[in-house]
Amino acid sequence: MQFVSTRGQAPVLGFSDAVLAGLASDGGLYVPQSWPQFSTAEIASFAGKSYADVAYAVISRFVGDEIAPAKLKQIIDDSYGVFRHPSVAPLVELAPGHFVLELFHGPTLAFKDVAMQFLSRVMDHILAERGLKATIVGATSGDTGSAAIEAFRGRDTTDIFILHPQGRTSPVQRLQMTTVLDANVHNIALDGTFDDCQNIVKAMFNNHNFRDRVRLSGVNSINWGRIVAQIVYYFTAAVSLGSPHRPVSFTVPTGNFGDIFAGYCAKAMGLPIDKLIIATNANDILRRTMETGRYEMAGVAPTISPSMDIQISSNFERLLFEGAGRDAGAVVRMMDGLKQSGGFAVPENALSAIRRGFAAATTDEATTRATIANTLKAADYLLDPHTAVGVHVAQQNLGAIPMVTLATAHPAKFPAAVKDASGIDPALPAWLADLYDREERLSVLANDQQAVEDFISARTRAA
Ligand SMILES: Cc1ncc(COP(=O)(O)O)c(C=O)c1O
Ligand SMILES: N[C@@H](CCOP(=O)(O)O)C(=O)O
Repeated sequence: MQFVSTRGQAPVLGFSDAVLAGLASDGGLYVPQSWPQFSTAEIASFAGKSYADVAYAVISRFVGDEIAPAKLKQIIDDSYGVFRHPSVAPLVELAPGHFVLELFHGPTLAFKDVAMQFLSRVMDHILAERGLKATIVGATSGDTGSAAIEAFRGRDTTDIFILHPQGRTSPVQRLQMTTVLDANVHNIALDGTFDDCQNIVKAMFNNHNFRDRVRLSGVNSINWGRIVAQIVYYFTAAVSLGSPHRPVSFTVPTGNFGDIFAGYCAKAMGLPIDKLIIATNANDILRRTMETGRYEMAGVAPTISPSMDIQISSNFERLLFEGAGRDAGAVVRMMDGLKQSGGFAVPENALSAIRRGFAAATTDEATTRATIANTLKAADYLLDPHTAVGVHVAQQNLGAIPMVTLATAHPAKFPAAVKDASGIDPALPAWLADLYDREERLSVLANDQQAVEDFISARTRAA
């Protein structure tokens, strides 16, 4: 399997090189050259299989022969062996025909663990085989960072540098990152927003001198290695609800568009997904784009679902590439518009393709709180604020086809917002019970690419 850049100017790479590259050298994102297909019989055969076995079936299609089957199987088994639920990603029925897919049974209580546990092991394997070390960077609004730090801590092949927006994560999210004291872990609290963190990460990738010198690699969902692992749970969820013999719809609380793009990939591979619904908080750039056909930046508003406080939704570029018939030139023009004037018009062919496959709606803050309270009352189920954004949107779209809302985080990651909405103070699980008492380590840096590059250069072992 080969991977091409959405901007058309970067080398075509195999799986291992695409994973190590993170962002393509032309600033684009890697996508598979073509979508592997599953037949109806193959999808039906997933019924009753373990999560790890379905993960192997899906992921191996993208890896090809680059990793020996037994090794890949071991990486996948080890990745999902750390999850606290035997199903890894169980479904819970909230109301007739409406399910939540619990993706928070990993070590840091958010869906990011599902991909990050795999990505850290696969990168470690590729680097060890090549006798290399890499510098891992990531931007986080809270969850990617904690999952990445947990997955990469103590690894000999990598040093990891995570940028978070100072004061804009929940305290639990911050502590999950800053209390990890392994020598290869470096937390940077940036004086800015998540978008500022993400812009610096992308700018470092586009500084080829620096990128090559420190052997830069990324853990955000710009890395194809993240998306590939997130495709799996669309298959396991849909199959347990009767696919491929009946379609299923998904509502996804969305920020950087990685999670819902994985749903698009599952559909492109043959899974009968009816609707993919984008659920946004007040930072509703994606819903506005769907309505108006213009992607237009506005300021970032802090919300009680802070992990989705995002304006530059990186993976939307992958969808634009697909929607525009894989016209890399059109993607370059759109991204130039974004850089130069903070917005662009989505070409008509891309817009109608996107509107055919996706719907979008926004949940405001008061409704998010009300959804947490009402779901507790009606279903005796405590939602985190991100999942609540999704559940409300899903409730407006229920019908004959089963609806799955992705439950992207555990309520205990956002205790203040959850208590305010429900009166319940969700307890952290035993392994995090002393989180507030642990020692913290972080460095506060200005919103300045040079300052971040200097900080990394002085500490990485990969240079
Ligand atoms: C808890 C939670 N829900 C939803 C999202 C949005 O996911 P994505 O960025 O893949 O759209 C994030 C962050 O990305 C998150 O941390
Ligand atoms: N919500 C995310 C933002 C980064 O998203 P990613 O999926 O691209 O890593 C976070 O929690 O950091």
